[in-house]
Amino acid sequence: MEQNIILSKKSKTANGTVQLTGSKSECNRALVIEALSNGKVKVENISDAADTVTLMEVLSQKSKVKSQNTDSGLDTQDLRLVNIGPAGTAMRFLTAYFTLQDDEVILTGSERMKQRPIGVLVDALRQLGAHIEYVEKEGFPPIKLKGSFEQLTSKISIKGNISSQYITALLLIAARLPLGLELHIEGDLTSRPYVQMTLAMLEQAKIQHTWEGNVITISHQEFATTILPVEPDWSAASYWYSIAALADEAELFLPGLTQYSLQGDSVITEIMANFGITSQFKDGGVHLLKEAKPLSRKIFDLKECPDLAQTIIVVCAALGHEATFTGLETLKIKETDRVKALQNELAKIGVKLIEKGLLYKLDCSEKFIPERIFINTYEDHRMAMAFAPLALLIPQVEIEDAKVVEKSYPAFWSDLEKIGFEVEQKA
Ligand SMILES: O=C(O)C1=C[C@@H](OP(=O)(O)O)[C@@H](O)[C@H](O)C1
Ligand SMILES: C=C(OP(=O)(O)O)C(=O)O
Repeated sequence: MEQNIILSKKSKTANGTVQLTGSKSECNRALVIEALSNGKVKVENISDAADTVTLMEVLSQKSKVKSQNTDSGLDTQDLRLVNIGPAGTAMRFLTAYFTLQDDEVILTGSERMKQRPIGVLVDALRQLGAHIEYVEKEGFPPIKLKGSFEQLTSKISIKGNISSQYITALLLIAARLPLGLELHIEGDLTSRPYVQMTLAMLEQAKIQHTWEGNVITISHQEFATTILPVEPDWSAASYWYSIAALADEAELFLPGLTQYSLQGDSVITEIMANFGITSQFKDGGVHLLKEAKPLSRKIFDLKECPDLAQTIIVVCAALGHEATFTGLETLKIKETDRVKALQNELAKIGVKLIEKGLLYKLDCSEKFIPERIFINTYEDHRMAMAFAPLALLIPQVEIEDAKVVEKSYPAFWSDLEKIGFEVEQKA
């Protein structure tokens, strides 16, 4: 049953230490690399994110099925039904991963997952020689992967502007492809830092690549024995930056975060500097300090950090800062149509997010601060977490379906409590 949460905060200050769980993005890559490495790679600091737990279970069941078959001398192939729920990266990474496995698999997910496109990745894998069929709607999960892969070519092309996750999925399996991979990215590349993260993590496992122009090449190679450490999640950290931005005073410490992160969302330090939040890297983490500062930056391009969009747009709206945003094209195919969800919820404080082609402009001319607000979350963890900091301005904030945060940050509500928010489960 869905349970809502009611938030309030007596003082307008935010002080304390918050230990964030591991990055969902880093951890999901690390787990796939581990699974492909024949025991050579180990992951350290596994994330509590539900999406990661799901992926880990699927990958470990996989090896169980294989060893059971070997033990019993069976050579029959099981048809596995794998349901990854709402986990987008798991869906995309496993599509590529199962291409290299022998058994037949039906890969499916939540109702929303069945509306999130996968055709670009399936086409690319088919170019390589994969046998994949759509079970329901052409271009969307569920899909059936038929195993018995024989590589036809190493050279394929893929559109870069829909989701970088398709590219990551291919790069993760590239070194295990008998002929390697020469991937031509057509057109614009969205979410570029996530591709860079993938290549950097592969490099940590000694998989070399070249990236020249729009072509990334990885030859057939062996993984080296190594440990892949997972840094805390910078996307999760962004909600603490937004709390600092909306508080009158803030002094927060987030242990384990580093200045030179593989996560593109660490750019939140630069973005939030515009809102008077300084980030000091010392004592093995980052200290957030708040100082009064007039807001000046008016344009934010979020193409390289789409998961920060809700955080930043809600903070601007709450502060009445009429900024313009670009790079939001991919938001419509994430956990929900995030543009529509933002428009609906911001309307509850009188703010409009106006779409003008590729530009989105905030109109705060009719902004108001109500006594209480109810936030719909659309099965999107980031809607819940981006709007929760409003409890610093609005006396009572009710958030629909509290458990939605589990996707990436299960301890979010208890961490808010530690920092002095009153968090009440609504019966
Ligand atoms: O590779 C990843 O770990 C991710 C890539 C991004 O997706 P897109 O490339 O679809 O923008 C991001 O939004 C998602 O949360 C995680
Ligand atoms: C878009 C996200 O995740 P995914 O695509 O992996 O479902 C997210 O975490 O914001």
